Amino acid sequence: MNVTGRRLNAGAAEAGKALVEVQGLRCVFDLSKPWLNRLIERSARVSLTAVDSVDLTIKEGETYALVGESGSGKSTIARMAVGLLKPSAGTVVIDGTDVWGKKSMETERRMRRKIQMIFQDPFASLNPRWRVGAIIAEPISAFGLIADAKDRHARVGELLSLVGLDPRDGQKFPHEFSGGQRQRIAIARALASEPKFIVCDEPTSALDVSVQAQVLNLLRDLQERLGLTYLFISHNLAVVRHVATRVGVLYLGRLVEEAPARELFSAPQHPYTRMLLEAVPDIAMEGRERLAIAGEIPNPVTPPPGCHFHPRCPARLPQCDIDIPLPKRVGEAAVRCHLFDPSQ
Ligand SMILES: Nc1ncnc2c1ncn2[C@@H]1O[C@H](COP(=O)(O)OP(=O)(O)OP(=O)(O)O)[C@@H](O)[C@H]1O
Repeated sequence: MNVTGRRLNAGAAEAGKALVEVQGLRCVFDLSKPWLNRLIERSARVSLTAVDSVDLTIKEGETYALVGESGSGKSTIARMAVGLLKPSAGTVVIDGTDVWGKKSMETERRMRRKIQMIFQDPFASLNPRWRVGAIIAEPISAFGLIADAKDRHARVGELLSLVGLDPRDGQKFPHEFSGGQRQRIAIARALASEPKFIVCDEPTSALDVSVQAQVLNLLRDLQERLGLTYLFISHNLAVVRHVATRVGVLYLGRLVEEAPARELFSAPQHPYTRMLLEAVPDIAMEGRERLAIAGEIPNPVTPPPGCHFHPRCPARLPQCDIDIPLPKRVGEAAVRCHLFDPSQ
């Protein structure tokens, strides 16, 4: 992303109203065996808290990136945000509509139209037996956007051009395209319902490095042209630095730090954020001591008490293994760490 584009984006985000409001979001998976087995084996119920009390707000025109190691809860939040997975607690409100609240069929349909998702593996998400034109036309018909077949065909051609493909590509099947082109088709299909909010779940991680930048640039251009808002999920911080206006860092289901992207990359506050940045060779750590943090991510079924990160944190305080840190806010940033002093 060029610097000018990024500034425009950030400006739009500052001016924009909140489009997505997530409050107290929680997801607990029940991993227990069936009750009869539990009775015979005298075993207890087992649960896994994949997402724990997550609050976040995404403004119109913003790209909010969720980062964290594998298993931190990124995809689970995305699935709850788009209505694919019911939260155990909490709310997701998108453009004024509660995603999981009771609503009329018409409100539900209008809401679904506004929310789309792009997945990591474009091949798996495209029906191999359908021509590309039919794949892209499907949401247009499903949402009753264009009734006339000729006009729908023209719109499919328009969408293919918008993502940098030839309008005649609609005649082909997904296997006739490269990975990057297939991701463009998936993007065209996502755009077909004229959404406002798109969740991009690792949209470039299955692609060659040379193609990744092209797809990221396409997403950015589409955002500027169509005023889209993105929730961008990635474990790749170099990619996140390229696209995000705001970043949330997840550790074992909890949001441990949240800040405007430039702030987070230039002055990370949480020891876990610093550890993640250290792992990216091209992110400079000038003026900051590199923390030597070792250890594996703990078993999410039995997470450490207090701050989940404390067993891996070299600077931990006595209270870190007892008290759950609450978010401390400074300006547009929030940090959940006992070590963090907002007055400094
Ligand atoms: N359907 C499920 N049933 C039980 N546990 C699940 C289920 N889906 C996810 N989990 C668990 O929830 C936790 C969070 O998973 P999630 O896929 O959201 O993490 P992630 O940060 O997206 O990881 P990755 O980067 O590997 O995709 C993990 O411990 C995972 O094993």
